[in-house]
This record gives sequence, structure tokens and C-alpha cells, in this order.
Amino acid sequence: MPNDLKDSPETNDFKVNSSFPQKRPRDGRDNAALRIQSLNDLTVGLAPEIVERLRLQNATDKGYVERLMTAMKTPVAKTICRVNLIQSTRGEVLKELQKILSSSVPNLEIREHSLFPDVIEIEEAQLTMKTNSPHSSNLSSCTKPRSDDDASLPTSLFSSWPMRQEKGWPMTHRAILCDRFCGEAVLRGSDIFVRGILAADSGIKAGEKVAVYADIPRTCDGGAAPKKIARGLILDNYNGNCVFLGMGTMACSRSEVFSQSNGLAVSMSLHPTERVGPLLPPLSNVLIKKIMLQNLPSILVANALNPQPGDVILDMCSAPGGKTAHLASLVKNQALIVACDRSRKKMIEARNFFKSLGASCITPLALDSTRCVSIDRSNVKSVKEVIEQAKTNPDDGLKNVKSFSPESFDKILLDPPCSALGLRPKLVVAQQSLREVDKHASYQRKFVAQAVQLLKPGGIMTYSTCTMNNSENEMVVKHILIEYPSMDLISLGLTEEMEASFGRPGLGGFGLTEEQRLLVRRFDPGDAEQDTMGFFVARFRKKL
Ligand SMILES: C[S@@+](CC[C@H](N)C(=O)[O-])C[C@H]1O[C@@H](n2cnc3c(N)ncnc32)[C@H](O)[C@@H]1O
Repeated sequence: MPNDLKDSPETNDFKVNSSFPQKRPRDGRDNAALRIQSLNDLTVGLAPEIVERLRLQNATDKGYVERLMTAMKTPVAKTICRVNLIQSTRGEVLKELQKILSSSVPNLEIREHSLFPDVIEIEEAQLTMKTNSPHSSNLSSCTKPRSDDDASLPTSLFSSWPMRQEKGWPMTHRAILCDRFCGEAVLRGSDIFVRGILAADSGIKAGEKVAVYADIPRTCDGGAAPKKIARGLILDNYNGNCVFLGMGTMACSRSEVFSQSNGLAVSMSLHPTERVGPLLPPLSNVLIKKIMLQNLPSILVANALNPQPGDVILDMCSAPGGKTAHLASLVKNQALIVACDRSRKKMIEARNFFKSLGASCITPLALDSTRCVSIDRSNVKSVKEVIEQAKTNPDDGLKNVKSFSPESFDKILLDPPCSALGLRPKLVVAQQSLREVDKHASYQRKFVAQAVQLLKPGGIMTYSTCTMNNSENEMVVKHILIEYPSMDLISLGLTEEMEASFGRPGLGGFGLTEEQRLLVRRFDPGDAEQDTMGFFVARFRKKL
């Protein structure tokens, strides 16, 4: 071992903490651009003008922006598993999950959710006991590795150590760098699959313990697309901006990572001191037909639509299909559910997903839901007739349907594209401007115009977004009430317990009356007590 390394404080003192790694390049030449940060120090999430709008929306809440910015780079502290009732029951799944996870991750609490009858929640046991605040997760915990880790340091690493030290990479373990989507999934508890890795130290072997970093894409001036990193890069040649996420064990070698197109690459450590953020279990390959990982506010939507056997239901923007699958689960296939998305590719994937769940009552269609009302008023057909009479596309098996007769559906789920400000964690500074964010609102109104026509009198429609932006939420509700007098805003039909504890009323000051505000539900990541993604749901009934 080189002498200087013995003196390095990093040699025997691996830290998953706010100050690791903090070495900065000493010379300003070839490596000046490399920037390694800890999650604590990272400023990501939302563009300043968006944060300012959200601050103004929550002007009376003094600590809001600080909590929002912390929440935007951290995951929700609980893993939420929705049980597919077509394949199993919650009781059975609970037992199976407890059996599977207790042997691999002993430190978890796995229990039935008290508000949702088809939901199981999983969280780190310590968190429940220590505190209720999700933001006091172990972002700043500081620990030393077990001594046996120190003994197995990869000595070949040290042949290039002066350069590594200059760059600021860790001297204790070789390292890999994943893309930001993969990094976000890691924070949510996922392991790393080969496609997610961008760069790695040379010589990494299967079974080796590695330090895991995620690239934080830097956009050029003017918000241009971030520079692409060629997959397979040697880490020493990486000059980007990255964040440390924790330790993992390689499932394959470096050369296999970059020669294979799929498969597990790194199992993330389940030791709470060797990972950043809360301990969340990797569930991507667990009980895949029986559970679906979904955010709690998203689960609210299908419940609010309250599907019943025999209903004819339209999901106007279905892909990737989480909410449609939930509808099918709630009625155990006893309804006719039409799932639409403009993207044929996404719909083919969603069709395969529905099939894998046994959700046989769903008809997947690739169509534009902003123009899907039939203009031929002389030839009114039921939804069943439209589907039965349509030709099947020989290439992908999707039915060739483009429109439906007015007043065809009992229920409509409208979950249109939105600014998605509420999705977390975000390992990027979103480059959306306020203008771009607000453009979504006019697109959302186009879907509404179709939905109102397609709904039967007395029919129910839910409107939802995964954003906190008022122009896509409260102001769309106000627009619906003004433009479509046939639509009444009604309560979400939640239990009293849910009403009292889950989500908040809509914002004041954006066109809704006090009474109307209480009928909608809003979720905000800056609301630390709730610890959810950002979300909004409203429910309407068309007058008879
Ligand atoms: C918020 S996502 C829907 C998520 C989905 N409801 C779920 O829970 O999995 C919005 C979807 O709308 C689709 N979309 C965008 N424009 C559309 C259009 N004109 N017609 C139908 N779908 C559209 C997008 O492809 C995207 O998949």
C-alpha cells in the first residue's frame, strides 16, 4: 500500500455521510469540471421560478421551501405495495412478503395500511420507533465500515491512486456511476441493473464491493439538453457532476456490465449505515403478479372513481397503467375497462403488463384522447359494439378504435400529462419554465372537453395530476365548473378517517370557494407530516 494512502483519512474511515466524499480536485486543468457531492449538499429538484410560485402558493407556511427542497431529493420513507386482488388477497401477500423480506432485510416493519384495504406498507423499523418525521432519515449519519470490509480493499485500485486522489474519488473502494433515473430508483430502494450504469472503474469484478454514484445531468446555458455520457466510460475520464448514494456488491464484472443488455449489476447494501436515505427494500422482482409499487395518492384515484361490477369505464391516459390495473383489481375483472394512450409503444407495454396481472377486463387502445368523440351522431354504438366491430392491428394486436359515441361511459379516469412537479426523488434540476409548466393546463382542458361529452348523465369523472402547480389543479377545476355547467364537483367519497388524515383541502385564492376547496384533495412534498409525492385529485358527477 502506498505510504500516502496510509495517511489518508479515507483509507479506514468510509463514511456514508453528508461530508463524504469532499475532496476537490487540486489542479484546475483536465479535471476541473468533476464535482462530487453528497445528497445533503445537492440542490436539485425544481427551477427557481417554479419554487417561487410554490412558495407564494404556500406563503403562510414559513419553513415550506426548505422542507420542499429536502423532500424533492429524498424518497417517501415508506414503500407502498398495492395488492392485485385478481391474483391474491392482502392477508396472503402480507405473509409472503414477511417471509421473503425477513430473511434478507431484518430491519423492516411490514404491515397492512390502516386506510386502504388493498395496501401494505413497509418501512424501516427504527424510523417508526425513533421519529415520525420522514426527513430525519439517515442522510447525515456517519459510520465506519465493518473491519472485514477494510481488509478486502481492492489493491489493484491503488496503482492509479494519485490520479484518483486528485479527482476526489474514494480511496476505499472502486466505484460505479449510474444515470440519474437509476439513481432515483436506487434512492427508492431499487438495486442497479446493467442498463443504468454509465461508467465504472476498470477491473471491477463480480462479488466486489463498490461505491455507487449517480450522474446529475448539467444543462448548458439556456437550458439546452445535458451532455450525453458514453456508456462504458472509465470513471477516471468522467468530468461531470455526481452524488454519492451508498455501497453495493457487484453481481457481475465491469466487462459484463457493458456487454450485456439486461440483468442485475449491483445489489445495493441493505445495511442502514451503508446507504443514503431511508432503508427501502428492493422489490422489483418480488411477487410481480401480486403486488404493484404505487404512490399512496395515486391509489386514491381508483378508489375515488369507485368502480362497480358491470361499469363501462374509460381511462383516457392510461400508460404505464398503474391506475387502470387498480380499477381492474377493485372490480376483479367484472367491468369493461377501456385503457387509452396516444403512445402505441407505451400501450403495447401496458397491454403486456395488464396481461401479466390477469387483468382480462381491460381493452388497451392507442388513440388520441383529445379527439376521441365520434362525430357521426347518426350511428350511435355502445362501447362493446365499437370494440367488437373494430379491426385488429396485425402488427401489435391492438384494436383499431379511434373514437366513441357521446355519453358512452359510466365512469372516466382522467390523469392527463402534467408538469409532474410532485415526482420525487428528483436527481436533476428540472429545466421547466413557468410558461412551459402552465402550457400543460391548456392541454389538460382539451381532455376535459372530450371527457364531459363521453360521460353518461349521472356518470362520474376523476381528474388527477402529480403536480402541486395551481394552474393545473384548482384552476382546472374552476374551469370545468365554469365551462361545463352539467358537471358538479362532488366529494371524493372517502371514509371519515381518510378525510381527516390523508391529504389537504385545495388551495385558496385560485377560484375555488371554501366549500369547493374541501371537496378536492391536494398533496405536497413540502408537507413533511404527510410525506407523499405531490398530487391532486378532484371528482365530478355529470347532472342527470
Ligand atoms: C400522467 S401519465 C398517465 C399515468 C397513468 N394514468 C398511470 O397511472 O399509470 C399521462 C399519459 O398521457 C399520455 N398522453 C399524452 N397525450 C395524450 C393524448 N392526446 N391522448 C392519450 N394519451 C395521451 C402520455 O403518453 C402518458 O402516458
